Amino acid sequence: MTALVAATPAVDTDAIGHAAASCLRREIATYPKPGLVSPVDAGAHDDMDAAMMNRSADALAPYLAALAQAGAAGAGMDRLRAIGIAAEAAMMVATGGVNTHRGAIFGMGLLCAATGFRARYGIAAPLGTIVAQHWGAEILRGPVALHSHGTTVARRHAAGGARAEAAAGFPALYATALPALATARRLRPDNRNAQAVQVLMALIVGVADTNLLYRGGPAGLAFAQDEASAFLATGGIAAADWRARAIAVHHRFVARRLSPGGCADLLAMTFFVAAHDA
Ligand SMILES: CC(C)(COP(=O)(O)OP(=O)(O)OC[C@H]1O[C@@H](n2cnc3c(N)ncnc32)[C@H](O[C@H]2O[C@H](COP(=O)(O)OP(=O)(O)OP(=O)(O)O)[C@@H](O)[C@H]2O)[C@@H]1O)[C@@H](O)C(=O)NCCC(=O)NCCS
Ligand SMILES: Nc1ncnc2[nH]cnc12
Repeated sequence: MTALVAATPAVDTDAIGHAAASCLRREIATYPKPGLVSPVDAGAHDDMDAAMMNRSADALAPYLAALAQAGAAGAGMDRLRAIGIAAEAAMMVATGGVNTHRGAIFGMGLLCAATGFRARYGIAAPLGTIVAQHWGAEILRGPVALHSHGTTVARRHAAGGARAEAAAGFPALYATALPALATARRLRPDNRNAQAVQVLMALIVGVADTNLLYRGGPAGLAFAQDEASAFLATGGIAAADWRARAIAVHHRFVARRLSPGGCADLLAMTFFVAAHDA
């Protein structure tokens, strides 16, 4: 038994938490992002800005590390949920009561737990597969908030939201975002900001973001998806004027108060998975 434990690789869970928080910061720094908060402006939001979001990301690093630690200890969903709820409370303290990263705590938190689990048990599987196989059933069986925006939208529009995405092993990351990142890296190898914009547009096309549905209903979601689709169909970041066109899309989202917060979370998770699944 002693020999078994000694042979187990130590997992640097602080490094995992730090890397995940850096991915959140990198998402915040990306510009232009349709309707979303960036260092340039607050997009379609009147209660948050980039400084607040960065404070939130920094406050989450120790909780993301704790989730990696729990994953390395083989914890079940109840333990992960307790840490996630403590992380939500820390976010609220850091932001003065604004929901900046609830979806990211959930999705990135599960990816951190899977990273800890994979390192500890030496499993060669993508992080999304580990989340689905290890916690997927419990995620779907778990408690559902009675009055969250997500619950309201799920009732009205049959959208699965963050839970369904995680339980299925993050198809938005593996089938949409990572292929888009590979294309973007070919198109603009020296411009990581442009690559992120291309990935975000692909996510908006492919994801039923409950934030878009909550604020804009099915028409708002369709508008957002048409705009992102048109951006990609007319060259995406390969076009010489891609930045001006992405800024125009951003302003049209702001005019309609639309903000794809779920896709922003998934963009940060794309950075994390691209670095850790390689
Ligand atoms: C499981 C929960 C996360 C449940 O939350 P909820 O019932 O609210 O469910 P969803 O709507 O499905 O998702 C919550 C957030 O997830 C992001 N999201 C949206 N769509 C998707 C999607 N298709 N796939 C993945 N992720 C998605 C999104 O988060 C981002 O937006 C939030 C900010 O939006 P904002 O526009 O400001 O909206 P509000 O402040 O709400 O209101 P207004 O401003 O419009 O007035 C921000 O959080 C971003 O991150 C969705 O909002 C969960 O709450 C839960 O169970 N928590 C417990 C912890 C836990 O279990 N953790 C597990 C271990 S880590
Ligand atoms: N940059 C951003 N703006 C608004 N909501 C978000 N949720 C996650 N990242 C976000």
